[in-house]
Amino acid sequence: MEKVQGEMEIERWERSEEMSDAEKKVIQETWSRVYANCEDVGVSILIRFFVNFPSAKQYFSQFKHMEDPLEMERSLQLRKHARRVMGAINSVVENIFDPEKVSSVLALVGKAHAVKHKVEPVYFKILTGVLLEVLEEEYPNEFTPEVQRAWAKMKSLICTHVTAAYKEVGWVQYPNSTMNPQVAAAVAAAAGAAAK
Ligand code: HEM
Repeated sequence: MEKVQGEMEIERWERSEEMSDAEKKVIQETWSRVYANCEDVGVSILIRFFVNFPSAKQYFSQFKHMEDPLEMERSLQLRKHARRVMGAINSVVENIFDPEKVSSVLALVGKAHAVKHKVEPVYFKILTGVLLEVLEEEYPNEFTPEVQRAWAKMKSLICTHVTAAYKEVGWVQYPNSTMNPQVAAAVAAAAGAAAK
């Protein structure tokens, strides 16, 4: 049977490349610089995410109708999620040499977003893409091509584990025809960004 777009997306995420020990060290070193500025960086990432992919706001009761980035910046719900995203990534980075711990942190995140928040998993791919984009811009000296390659693997690792958790709880990937049009548009935009 022909595969639908969503299934192909998931398969691509699953082919995450192994990270070498040297790359894991690179991730820990660069992240320590970023995490020193955790609040500001986290808020910048989320604002860029919600401005460029407004349909992602649908899951957040308190700012789903906000359009002004300055107003978003003041939203307590946005700031709280920024802290949580950065905190969860920090746990992954701290435990990067312990694959079981990495799996359990990301499985918890994935399951909560599937079951409790009902977030379409494609948004994880989009958000981690925005994360890399912002880090490369904010830390141009640190994010050399070699560092960027290590972070691309980190993005893939996050998406692979989150997707696996979605599968485990029986998340159904809708074919495009029945997909919420906002989500279908986000999928198309993400596919365009990935092809660049
Ligand atoms: C790497 C990506 C992400 C990480 C690490 C992350 C982490 C978290 C954590 C730790 C929580 C709190 C725990 C919980 O409620 O179970 C949370 C809550 C939440 N997340 Fe995420 N998240 C990520 C991506 C996303 C995305 C892409 C969306 C939607 C587009 C989203 C929507 C939400 C919502 C709606 C909540 C509840 C907010 C609230 O109660 O105020 N998250 N996230």
